[in-house]
Amino acid sequence: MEGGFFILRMLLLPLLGAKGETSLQTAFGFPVNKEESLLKRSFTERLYQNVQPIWEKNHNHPFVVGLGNGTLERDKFIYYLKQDYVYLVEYAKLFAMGVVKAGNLGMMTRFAAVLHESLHFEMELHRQYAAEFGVTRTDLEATQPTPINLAYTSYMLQVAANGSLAELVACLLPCAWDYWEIGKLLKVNHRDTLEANPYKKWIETYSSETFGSGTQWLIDLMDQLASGKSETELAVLERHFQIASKYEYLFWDMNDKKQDWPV
Ligand SMILES: Cc1ncc(C[n+]2csc(CCO)c2C)c(N)n1
Repeated sequence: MEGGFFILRMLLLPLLGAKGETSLQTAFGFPVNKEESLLKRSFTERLYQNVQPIWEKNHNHPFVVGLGNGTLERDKFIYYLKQDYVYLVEYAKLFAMGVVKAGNLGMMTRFAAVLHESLHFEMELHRQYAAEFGVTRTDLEATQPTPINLAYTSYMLQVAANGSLAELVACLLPCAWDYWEIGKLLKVNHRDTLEANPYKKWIETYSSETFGSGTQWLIDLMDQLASGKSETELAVLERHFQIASKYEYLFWDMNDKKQDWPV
């Protein structure tokens, strides 16, 4: 059922847009020019469509493929767990900066909620896997970030410190959104072998409702913050979105190769 819907959504995507909604519903719901409403894409639909070459590369990366079919070597996963743990510590600060930069109390409350989710739900997954794979919490927390890890988080934190709230959201969105895409893709494509997959919990977490609703909120927030901006300003936001998406690729690749500082 879910798989059928997924395939249908993929086929209709060019017409309906990234979230598989709105254009037709808008034409349906409001007496507007149908052609105009079909042509009008939300900003996140534009981001989604233009980023596909990068995300496809992410989805086909051997590390991601190995998570899906369960063949990823244990030592590579442990390397990833440790790097990702310290990545998440830095990433959580972006949500905290969202709390500070939020335009109203509702937005502030949601940023605090996703911050809480990240610290207690997502990082808990890493702590559980670490315990299962014999990595202590001290080891996790003492991990030194690799050059790519440091570059990725430094980029986002620099934008968060110096840019607008819209820029901050454009930077942090690919991370949540592409993981959600990956979680759902792996779950659908490996439905039959999931039970025996050692990375099942990882797949279940990132395809979960909890995770999806937080990500959907960020997507909607991006549209809200982009509304009324000039093309020049939108291009800046899209550049952050694309750079963060490319860092996602580098992050998979770094863990797959267990890349680190030369000395
Ligand atoms: C390199 C890297 N990129 C993305 C994520 C996924 N992620 C990080 S924060 C967040 C949202 C709230 O928890 C999500 C989905 C990750 N773990 N590691």
